[in-house]
Amino acid sequence: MHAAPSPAQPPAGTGRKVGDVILDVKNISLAFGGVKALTDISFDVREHEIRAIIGPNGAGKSSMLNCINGVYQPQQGTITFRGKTFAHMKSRQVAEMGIARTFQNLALFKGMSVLDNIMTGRNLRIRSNIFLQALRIGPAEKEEIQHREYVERIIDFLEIQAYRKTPVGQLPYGLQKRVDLARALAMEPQVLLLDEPMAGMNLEEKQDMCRFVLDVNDEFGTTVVLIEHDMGVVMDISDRVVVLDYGKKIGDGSPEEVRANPEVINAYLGTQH
Ligand SMILES: Nc1ncnc2c1ncn2[C@@H]1O[C@H](COP(=O)(O)OP(=O)(O)OP(=O)(O)O)[C@@H](O)[C@H]1O
Repeated sequence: MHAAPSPAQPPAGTGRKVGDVILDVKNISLAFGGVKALTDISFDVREHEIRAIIGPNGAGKSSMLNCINGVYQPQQGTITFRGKTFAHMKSRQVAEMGIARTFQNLALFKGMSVLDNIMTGRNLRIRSNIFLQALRIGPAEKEEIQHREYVERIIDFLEIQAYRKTPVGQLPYGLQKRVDLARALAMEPQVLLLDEPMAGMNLEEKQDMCRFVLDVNDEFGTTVVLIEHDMGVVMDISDRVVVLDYGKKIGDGSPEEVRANPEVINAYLGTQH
């Protein structure tokens, strides 16, 4: 039996200062049979930055996130996270190391309450014996209280207090996306991978989500890697942008640099975004 840990409190305003490279993607190639989803992709992510991955449909953006979080195993290349280099990352190992993920098509339990869905994000951090947990005695009780406190702070932070007990399936789509973000944040990640966090949202929901992503980055100091189709959003909130097209990297730089890149302009001409 392990002693109950003291979950860290969400930090109050770490301020925002981009640091050293935390995640380094080198020469990643991934193919599905004859389909080359990614060809020799390299880019890095610095601590505390907001890094966007953009590109037309089928460019390889989701495949890239799936390589980072261990869902896909690239045939070539390495990923270095906080100085440790991996050819193949396993999903659980990635999560334990501090990389959390939200999904394009939400991966929430629709019949469960908002609170319980967010608690599933704490599972990796629960240390006490499963029998003590079930009986809620001893260290397990103390630990559960601490985890619930952490989750409540995230609920306050993302302004979803009013829906704590509501089954997630009954919430509007924009709020479900916010719960998915809360579940990922409950893992206390150092890096948050967001797969189209604003997809399918109306303007107001997008503005809210932008504010929350910026606040998470600012207040928790979390590094953010996001795939996003809305160029306005990308240009507004990203520090740097990687551009993929047909599985190849065609641009990498500040929003202004990629916007002025002729290859990027060409890739987007005639496509709908
Ligand atoms: N599991 C898979 N099996 C076979 N092919 C796949 C698989 N996943 C992705 N692909 C292919 O890899 C390429 C890149 O797809 P990916 O979903 O990564 O692109 P994307 O940029 O995220 O696209 P979108 O913007 O439409 O989500 C596409 O040709 C896609 O059909």
